[in-house]
Amino acid sequence: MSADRRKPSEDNMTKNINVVLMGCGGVGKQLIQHIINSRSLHSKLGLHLRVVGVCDSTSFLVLPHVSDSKSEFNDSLLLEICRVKSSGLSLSTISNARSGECQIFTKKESTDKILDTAKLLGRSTGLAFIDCSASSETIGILTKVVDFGCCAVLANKKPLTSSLEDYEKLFSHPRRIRHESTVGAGLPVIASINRILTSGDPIHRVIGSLSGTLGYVMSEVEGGKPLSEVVRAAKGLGYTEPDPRDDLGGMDVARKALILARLLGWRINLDSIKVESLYPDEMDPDKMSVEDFLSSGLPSLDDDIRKRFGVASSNGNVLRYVCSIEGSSCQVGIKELPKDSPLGRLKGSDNVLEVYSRCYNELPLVIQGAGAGNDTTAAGVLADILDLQDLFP
Ligand SMILES: NC(=O)C1=CN([C@@H]2O[C@H](COP(=O)(O)OP(=O)(O)OC[C@H]3O[C@@H](n4cnc5c(N)ncnc54)[C@H](OP(=O)(O)O)[C@@H]3O)[C@@H](O)[C@H]2O)C=CC1
Ligand SMILES: N[C@@H](CC=O)C(=O)O
Repeated sequence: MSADRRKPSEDNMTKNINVVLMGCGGVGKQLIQHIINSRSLHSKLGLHLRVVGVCDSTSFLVLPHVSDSKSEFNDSLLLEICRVKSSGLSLSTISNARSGECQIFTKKESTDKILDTAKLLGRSTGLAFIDCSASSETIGILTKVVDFGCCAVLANKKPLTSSLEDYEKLFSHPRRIRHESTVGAGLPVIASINRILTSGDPIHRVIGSLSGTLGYVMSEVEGGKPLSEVVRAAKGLGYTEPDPRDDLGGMDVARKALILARLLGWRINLDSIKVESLYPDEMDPDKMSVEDFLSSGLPSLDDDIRKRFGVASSNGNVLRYVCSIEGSSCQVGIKELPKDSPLGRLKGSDNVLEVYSRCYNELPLVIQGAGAGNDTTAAGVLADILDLQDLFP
């Protein structure tokens, strides 16, 4: 039996869920690990996750014959992909050594090849596109592949927070799209809100702390550590966006707020959200590289932030970065809160969300737990993929 022939396909009772993984960084690599580690569990459930393609920012690696249901990226190739990406190399470095097992396409050729794959499998065997990139470039692909009958699972918030037109295209087949990890990482935020809404219980207020990075930063700075040191640690722990200014500038939380607001039926765009930034305009990405921001920009903010925390503490309070959606207002920013409030008690990268509706009126539904990190985020993505199983033949 050749290396790319797997035993489960010989069992007619096993259902294949075909996937193309877009983005193979912290979350994408962890997803691959989770897929491999869950093989025997999935097999007991009569399921097999069959990876047919993987892409990074420069290349698309795909099976030579995607329609041959007996071929797939076997676990040894998947582990090699993880090794190559952990070394900071492009996926293209894999193709020479394993040319029989996969074909490589450059960035220029990728989009056409991805769409060909989607057309080939979307309506026949089914295919799910898993967006673990942090890029806006995937929007064009995702809006097309859903029309070819494909499913989409997103950890990437950008496709859900661009224009309303793109949003509506993505949700033109709502059963085919899952995005639990876009808000609260692996926490069941989207599923819980959907359940409340579809039962006819209107939600009138959502408030919470939805950034693992800012939660971690706030509680560590509160403990006396400098902001610059804490942000570097958060990046090392896999909490931040590739550019931590997405977190510190509030845009990452604003995207989560927009995803929730749109879920509640608000037809708004990102520019309708009031956003407070923790860094000044002169440190914007178009004026400073990530490296310079981390090495010289951030340390210059240490004193101001420490003083701001000192003032809150002298009032017996703490600072938290809060997202609130209520009435006609959607905003994200720093709030001074009592130490002993649900948000004030939050520690580390935990997120908390309070949802107020008719049924959860005086006392909200509260969802709390780890809100960032590759492990929990990738676990949320994997659960979303399994949730699509009924859409596969
Ligand atoms: N980490 C966390 O706690 C959470 C993360 N998320 C989201 O998960 C996503 C991934 O985060 P993370 O893994 O940390 O990010 P990384 O920067 O580690 O990885 C991003 C990956 O996407 C690839 N990529 C970039 N552009 C494209 C493109 N156009 N097409 C396909 N792939 C592309 C990159 O390629 P290359 O390797 O070539 O650069 C890289 O492999 C983000 O959108 C983030 O917001 C969501 C919830 C929690
Ligand atoms: N950078 C984000 C990751 C999850 O969305 C965060 O810190 O919450």
